[in-house]
Amino acid sequence: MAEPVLALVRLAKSFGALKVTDGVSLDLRPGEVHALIGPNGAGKSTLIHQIAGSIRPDAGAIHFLGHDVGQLSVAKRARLGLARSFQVSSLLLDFSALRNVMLALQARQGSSFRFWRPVMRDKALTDRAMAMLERVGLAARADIAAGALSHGERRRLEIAVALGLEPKAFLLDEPMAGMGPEGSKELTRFLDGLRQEAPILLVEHDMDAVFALADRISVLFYGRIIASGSPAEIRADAEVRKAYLGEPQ
Ligand SMILES: Nc1ncnc2c1ncn2[C@@H]1O[C@H](COP(=O)(O)OP(=O)(O)OP(=O)(O)O)[C@@H](O)[C@H]1O
Repeated sequence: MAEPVLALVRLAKSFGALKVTDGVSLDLRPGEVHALIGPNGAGKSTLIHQIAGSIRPDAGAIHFLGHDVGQLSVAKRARLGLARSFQVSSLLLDFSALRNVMLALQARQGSSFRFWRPVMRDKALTDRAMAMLERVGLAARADIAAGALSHGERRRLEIAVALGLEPKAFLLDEPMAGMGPEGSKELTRFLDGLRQEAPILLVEHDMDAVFALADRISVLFYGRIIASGSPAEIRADAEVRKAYLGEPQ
């Protein structure tokens, strides 16, 4: 089996007396969508924050592409290719879709950027940014302000921005939130293709999307993984049905 891209090892985090992450171990393998589901307050977002680096775990390890990233800043993890997405606020809503992607690329190029030949520089940057918009199906919307895009288009623009970091893994926290049924279906199709760019750790409440996309599902309940397996295994798991899917036994 291929080496995991991302691996959590016995991660633990408490807020006061509340154990929000209680010895969580899970991994993400190349090419897969691994969904993390669980009822409200189970600790899914807190886990994503720990992987991205915005919350420090109390114990345990986070391995990403062979690095122990547990002590690294959010920015350093992002530079290694850990792309957290769907913080819509990270888009500049007054700027065009194209400009948003160009700014992200520019930020990544940082000081290695050459200031001479500005026209060439802009052309190269524009071409790369357009290529990313094409990859997410937004090339025709390049000149539209991010704030004027539909919900689903904005999510795809977020992905285009993330592609500028040449991600090696995506952390997607509730991408379907606020979408109507049609938008969810369209985004599901899009995410299905996105796994070819990099594997996806998907936190999502929309079970249609989860069962359509996931190769594996892990179920978090009061900070603990109570089950992990294929969609069919999770559907058939008695503990999961009782604890989470709300079905009486
Ligand atoms: N900074 C914090 N300080 C104290 N308690 C917190 C903090 N952040 C989260 N919690 C608590 O930790 C628990 C897990 O929250 P978390 O947001 O990770 O759950 P979740 O599974 O993502 O929920 P949802 O599905 O509703 O988004 C909740 O009881 C929440 O109230």
